[in-house]
Amino acid sequence: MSETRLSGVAVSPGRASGPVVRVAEPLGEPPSTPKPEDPQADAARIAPATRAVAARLEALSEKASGEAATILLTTAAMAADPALVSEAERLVLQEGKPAARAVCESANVFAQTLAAAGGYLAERVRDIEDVRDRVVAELLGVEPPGVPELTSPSVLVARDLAPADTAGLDRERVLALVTEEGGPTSHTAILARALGIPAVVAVRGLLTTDAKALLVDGDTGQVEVVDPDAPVLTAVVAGPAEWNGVGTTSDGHWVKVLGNVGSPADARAAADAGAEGVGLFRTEFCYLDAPAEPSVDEQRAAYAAVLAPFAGKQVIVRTLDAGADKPLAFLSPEEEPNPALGVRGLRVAFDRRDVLDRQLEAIAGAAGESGAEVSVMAPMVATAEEAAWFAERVRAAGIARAGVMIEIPAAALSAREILEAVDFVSIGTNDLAQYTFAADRQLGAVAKLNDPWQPALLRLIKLVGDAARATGKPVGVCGEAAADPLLARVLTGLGVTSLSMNAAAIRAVGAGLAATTLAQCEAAAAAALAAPDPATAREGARES
Ligand SMILES: C=C(OP(=O)(O)O)C(=O)O
Ligand SMILES: [Mg+2]
Repeated sequence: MSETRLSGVAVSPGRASGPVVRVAEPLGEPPSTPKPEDPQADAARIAPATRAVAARLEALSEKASGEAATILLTTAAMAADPALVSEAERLVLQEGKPAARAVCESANVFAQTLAAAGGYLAERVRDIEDVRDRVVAELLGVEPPGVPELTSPSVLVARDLAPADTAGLDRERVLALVTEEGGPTSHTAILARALGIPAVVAVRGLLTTDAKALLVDGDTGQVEVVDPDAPVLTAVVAGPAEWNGVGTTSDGHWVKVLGNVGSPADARAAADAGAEGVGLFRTEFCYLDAPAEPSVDEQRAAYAAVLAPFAGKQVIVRTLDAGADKPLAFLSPEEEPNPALGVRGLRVAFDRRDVLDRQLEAIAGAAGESGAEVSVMAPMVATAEEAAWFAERVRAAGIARAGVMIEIPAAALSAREILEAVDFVSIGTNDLAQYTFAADRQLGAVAKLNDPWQPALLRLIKLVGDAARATGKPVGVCGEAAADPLLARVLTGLGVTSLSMNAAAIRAVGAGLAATTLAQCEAAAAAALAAPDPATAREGARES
């Protein structure tokens, strides 16, 4: 360990420390050459490897409890499945494949059969893939990839995590999360915030350390090596700010303070924090792990469970934003060289209108069931023509209000025409920053460009605020920018009429608005717009 202090970008607040558990890198496909010199001996390694994996999973299940224990036991049984072993042995003996490759191919055939069976069986595909990776790792003598089963509270260290991995983290056992890659608006960061796990991303040099224990500060971005024998420190969440639950400046200018949600737990947390409604329901978060398209009834039930705490209140449901870092198995596009610039969000629906229509039917059903006042919006809209196409499909589904997200610079530049085609817009500052600065939101090396205080980003937001004023239609912000109380004032000054954020930020933003006047918000906006860089923009807004 060369450094005892590292720093990165703080993305989820709280300070915690404890022993490090590393998330191993993906293995990649084992090569099919060279042929084993002694196929009998190579084939004979397979059964013991599967037994070793099964035994380890069983041991873990004894330490776990409830659903986690059952899942581990089921996975252990899959690892020991004789059919998996005998097919892999056959591939070694008859086709001359190396053992690791043979196990990989044998498991893939099982996974395909399960996927084709659909329903409950298709949901086991992930488990087979997990078993495959564990047995392949055992044969190669390396750590299995992915988040290991944690038996005690730990600090997770990774290059990066997929959103599906982060969503599955056990908040009781993950003290903090630190990654070498990732940016402040990556979906991993967003999910860590929703789970209340302190997190720091873009920590250069993290993976080359050999620290046994780390202290992670999710407020400052500092990561420090500590004594492995020191007692574990569990994050202490700051006490909530005082806010009366009504989004308004001190002189009575209304700005709705709303929650960003992706699950029933998020929705309850947002409602408990006093959210006046939901400004962004990320429906794709319900299906990050789904092997097949959920039926209309399944979707209706899932959405109704999220809408339940908001009966009588405004909820904006976003249609599936699949693609880029949130691939959905049932909507995977062809391999793309630049997925963030590819068939993502609404673009998927142009080819799969049936999937969009089924989702809209489910949303309309869930709205009726829950009593929430539901609007629907589309992600990744580039032109007014696309916005009009979407609005027509929403209205055909019997949903009264249709909107779109402004997260592509072209859409911000066409805000006026887009607003004429829909009832409202919501600015996704995470993607708007990524596309304005040509800076991947998942990449640590360009994290600074994705700072929502960048004046160029604020200037684009102003265009949208001006268009909203001119057309008299609402404009929200539902990217992470809305969660910063000082930036919330700037956004209000730029003409934004609602702010939507993770539950933990709601009270502080509401309280911040209540402590300022609209004129002060406008002065803060003017100072930030005129600034040459993010630091000066912050400073200017603070002093206004
Ligand atoms: C809110 C946004 O959408 P997501 O983070 O889900 O891409 C955004 O891009 O700002
Ligand atoms: Mg987005």
